[in-house]
Amino acid sequence: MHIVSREEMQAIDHYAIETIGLQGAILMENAGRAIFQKLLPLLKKEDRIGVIIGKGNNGGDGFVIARCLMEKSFQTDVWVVPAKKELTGDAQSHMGIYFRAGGTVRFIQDEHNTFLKKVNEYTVVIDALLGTGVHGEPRSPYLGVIQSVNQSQAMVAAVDLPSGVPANGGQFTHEAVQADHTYTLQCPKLAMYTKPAAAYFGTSHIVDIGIPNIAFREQEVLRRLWTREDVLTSLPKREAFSHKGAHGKGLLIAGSTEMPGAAALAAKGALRSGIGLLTISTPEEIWTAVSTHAVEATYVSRDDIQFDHYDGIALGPGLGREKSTAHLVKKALSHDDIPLLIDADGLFHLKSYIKLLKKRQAPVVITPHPGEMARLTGLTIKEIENNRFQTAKAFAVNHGIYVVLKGKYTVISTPDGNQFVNDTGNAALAKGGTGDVLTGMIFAFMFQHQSLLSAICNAVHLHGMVAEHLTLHSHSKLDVLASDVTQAIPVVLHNFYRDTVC
Ligand SMILES: NC(=O)C1=CN([C@@H]2O[C@H](COP(=O)(O)OP(=O)(O)OC[C@H]3O[C@@H](n4cnc5c(N)ncnc54)[C@H](OP(=O)(O)O)[C@@H]3O)[C@@H](O)[C@H]2O)[C@H](O)CC1
Ligand SMILES: [K+]
Repeated sequence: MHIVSREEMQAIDHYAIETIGLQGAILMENAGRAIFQKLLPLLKKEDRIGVIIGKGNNGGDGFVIARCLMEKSFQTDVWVVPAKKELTGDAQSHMGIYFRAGGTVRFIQDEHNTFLKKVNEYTVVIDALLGTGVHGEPRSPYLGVIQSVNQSQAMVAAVDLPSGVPANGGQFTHEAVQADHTYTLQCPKLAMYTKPAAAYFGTSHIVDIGIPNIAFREQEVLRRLWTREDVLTSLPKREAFSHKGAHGKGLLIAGSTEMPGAAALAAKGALRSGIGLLTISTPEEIWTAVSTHAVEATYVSRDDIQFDHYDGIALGPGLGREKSTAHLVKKALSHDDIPLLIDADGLFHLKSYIKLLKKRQAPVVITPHPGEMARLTGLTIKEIENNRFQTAKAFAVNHGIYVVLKGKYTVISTPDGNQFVNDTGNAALAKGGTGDVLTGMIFAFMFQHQSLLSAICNAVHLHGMVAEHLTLHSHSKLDVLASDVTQAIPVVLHNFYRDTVC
């Protein structure tokens, strides 16, 4: 499923209407009807419903929903913000259809006090004020209407976007509709996966309004959600006659005397995700501690590493930021025909050797959180968070690497500019050590998947699913430990393989 910017959505609409000939009024009819069908199970006959309509096409969708509600005899008031003559185009057409079908409306500017009283009495409010066409802070009278919707006790169902939320996300501080449900038309907009916009959506529902796929292909939208179906169709199949050497001989350079756990967690993540052979390089003082948790691995001292012996290298978790560990990053980068995964303190050192990235033949994957990304790019964390998609993509393309920008919605960017968003996981993962587990999972998958991209995306997806599994069955979001995540990988993998079509 594609994820689009406001401009891409407008271009896709335009293509559907002008090139394919699927008229705007038809798309609007499809949108309103599809939203109504999805909303219906949430409605009760005794509900008092207010549909609130703005002057653009978002309002036009509202007229279609109002007609569907009227046909099913729901108690509905339709409140219109602009004067009648301000409505144009498809919205005007659907207002006409609504009137001729027997519908009536009230204008907020004529009955402002009644609106304020009524909005507090509604049990359901349909927010069809502003959609993708909004720019900047909602102006009067929209701002006041939004404030009264937010103060009401009603369940708020937003059409396409909660009104006032910019479709492209980014920083904003103005008031916007706080929806309980948002019915997003055709495909998610960037706002759904960025802060602070994402918090306004409530439960998101994607509503198919019938725009043909070719419209997306023609616009070359390079951003999409990585779904459960993607995982099920790309999980690796283990050949009956395979042997341990066929599933990756990996070197994990991680851990320090201060952070032995990071090496153990990354190792456990890799071992539980199917790596064939794992060698861990940690300071010798902590071999015993780490090997208690990763008995299946072998160990090599930092001075004796033979980089060429391995199919891939992961480095960084708990490595430490001393000069003595920096040369390991340089060495790993210099062995340019070995795939490399860099995380945590490895990313700290990477900044000094960034030019080596372009010289490599084998792929590099980095897994920064926004703080690490900020350091690598020289931007602030705020700038990264306000432009997650753009900054991650630019870095991936400029350096020819895969960037896994972690967060509530982790964004995976490829060297050729494609982006994939992960929507699994929850706040149980906001804890030290869970990133180390993810590094281990990606590392193991790198050796076993058909493509590096599906390896990365599947690991991120399953890591999130493990957190969801834990909080659904046996844990709260507070008490999940990174080691719980390693222990629950098997049950989640088991469930996925049960459903797999590979
Ligand atoms: N995705 C699809 O394929 C379809 C989407 N549909 C719906 O159409 C809207 C987008 O419609 P559009 O008319 O482009 O935009 P809006 O309805 O969101 O609003 C535009 C009007 O809002 C005014 N505006 C803009 N910013 C503000 C503001 N800050 N305060 C107040 N008013 C604002 C703007 O007026 P300007 O004079 O400022 O330009 C417009 O009048 C999409 O979201 C879907 O709901 C189709 O129905 C079906 C196809
Ligand atoms: K809206």
